[in-house]
Amino acid sequence: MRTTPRDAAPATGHPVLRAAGLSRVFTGRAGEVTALSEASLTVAAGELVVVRGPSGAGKTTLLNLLGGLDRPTAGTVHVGERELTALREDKVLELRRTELSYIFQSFGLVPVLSAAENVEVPLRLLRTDPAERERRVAHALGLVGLEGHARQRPYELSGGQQQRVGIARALVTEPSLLLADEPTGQLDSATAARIMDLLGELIHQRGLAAVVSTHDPLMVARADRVLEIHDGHLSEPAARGHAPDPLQAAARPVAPVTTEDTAPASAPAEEPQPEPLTRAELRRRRQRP
Ligand SMILES: Nc1ncnc2c1ncn2[C@@H]1O[C@H](COP(=O)(O)OP(=O)(O)OP(=O)(O)O)[C@@H](O)[C@H]1O
Repeated sequence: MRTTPRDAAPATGHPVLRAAGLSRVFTGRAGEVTALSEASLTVAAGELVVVRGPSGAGKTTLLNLLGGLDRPTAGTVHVGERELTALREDKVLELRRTELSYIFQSFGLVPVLSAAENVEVPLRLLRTDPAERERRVAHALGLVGLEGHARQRPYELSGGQQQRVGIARALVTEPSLLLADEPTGQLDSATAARIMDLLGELIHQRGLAAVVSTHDPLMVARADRVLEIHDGHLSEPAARGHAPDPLQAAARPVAPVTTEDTAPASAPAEEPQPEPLTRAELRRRRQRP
């Protein structure tokens, strides 16, 4: 029997996303499919939560519910103080435009629009005035290193550059919550690593609450918290007996412990114990050739 998923308290920041008892049952020709079963999670400002699990486990279903793209069969989602699951469709749309952004595996760019025009779309929907739009689009393209590519169409950009446009578009409205469904799923591993570094850095720098689904162990290493999903059941890997990921463990604040607790019996007592790495140091180390 599975235990009820633990809703771990976020390490820092105020809660931006709160989901409680989320379930989604689809009814199709083959009968009922429980895609998600009583999932609960809280994500704080500045916290990157990764959800990993095999194909068909329920990752997209969960993200769609958190982002208001689908309605749960049971349970609630709060974004800030507002209960997303209690809002009318037009209010959900308004919340999606202002408070939360989505990054898609397939980039989701409009092929006939330039990079800048793609990034501008959410601002047009918000009726932001043209001068402000121009300023914010330029800033967002700068954040992802695409200043020189503003006029290019998606087909003139590499996969990694297209996903950078997707990230710029997601950030241009300055949301508090970012949801990304396998954002590196269509990229080669080197490009995926660069995109994950960029995404992780921007999420932390800008204090966003983020939920990212992925199969990719490198994205997992950049997470503040990892949740696993299997057959629609969301849980914390630690409760399932997984060994901690060393990079991930190093990236998190570590409670002070005595040398006696940690030093192997054979280690000389005076041997210096390594300091826990800060995120900035981790980034620097990863960037070294
Ligand atoms: N609209 C739908 N109608 C019926 N069943 C659905 C529907 N959407 C999803 N499912 C089922 O719900 C389960 C979870 O699907 P979901 O797409 O959330 O998985 P996933 O973890 O995102 O998979 P992948 O990694 O392959 O994208 C699967 O069994 C899927 O077949």
